[in-house]
Amino acid sequence: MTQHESPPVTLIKQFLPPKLCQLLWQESQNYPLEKIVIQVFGKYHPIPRTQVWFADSGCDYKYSGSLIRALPWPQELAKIRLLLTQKLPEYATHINGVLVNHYVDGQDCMGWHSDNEPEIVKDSAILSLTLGAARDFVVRHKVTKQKFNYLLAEGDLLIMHGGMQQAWEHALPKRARVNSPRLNYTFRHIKPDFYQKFN
Ligand SMILES: O=C(O)CCC(=O)C(=O)O
Ligand SMILES: [Fe+2]
Repeated sequence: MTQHESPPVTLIKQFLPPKLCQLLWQESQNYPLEKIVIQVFGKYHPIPRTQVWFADSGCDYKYSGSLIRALPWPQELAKIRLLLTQKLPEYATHINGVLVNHYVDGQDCMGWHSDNEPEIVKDSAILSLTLGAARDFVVRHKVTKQKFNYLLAEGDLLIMHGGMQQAWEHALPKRARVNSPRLNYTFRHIKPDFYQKFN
């Protein structure tokens, strides 16, 4: 058991310049954000945040059992995707969808999970971009349970490298002192038409 293995992530502080953060934030005011209700052991739970999925056509996504159809990329967001492919071609060339999570304040959160849905291309990187309030992002090894904390602030880009989701989980814990909203974008490479085959 390796005790001192660190997670396969790269944090680029202030990757997105303030002007672009501002434009993207403005555009986000028009996102059709939804509070999805998930069913666990027969009980219904609204997720403690809202979200929306933008992607190329045919790139639908399944979240806790509900199929989420791809909405077209908004203009500013499409530019950010292009910027990612130019600055980080090794990781961003195949991005075809982005999950946006909106956390109203420190009471909104995301529990422990791995981004290991079957429609995600195996060993692809996931790029995570933050706007608004700074929040702790915690990564935990599945076996050793060792934890690592990353403070994600406005404009920061976190690269979760291929293979990370197999060995590690991550979460966005509640933070009582945070009283302003945060947006997080996880840019993903998913298999086109993955769900078309079943319906
Ligand atoms: O909000 C974050 O920083 C994490 C989001 C996340 O883990 C996800 O969308 O799968
Ligand atoms: Fe995640």
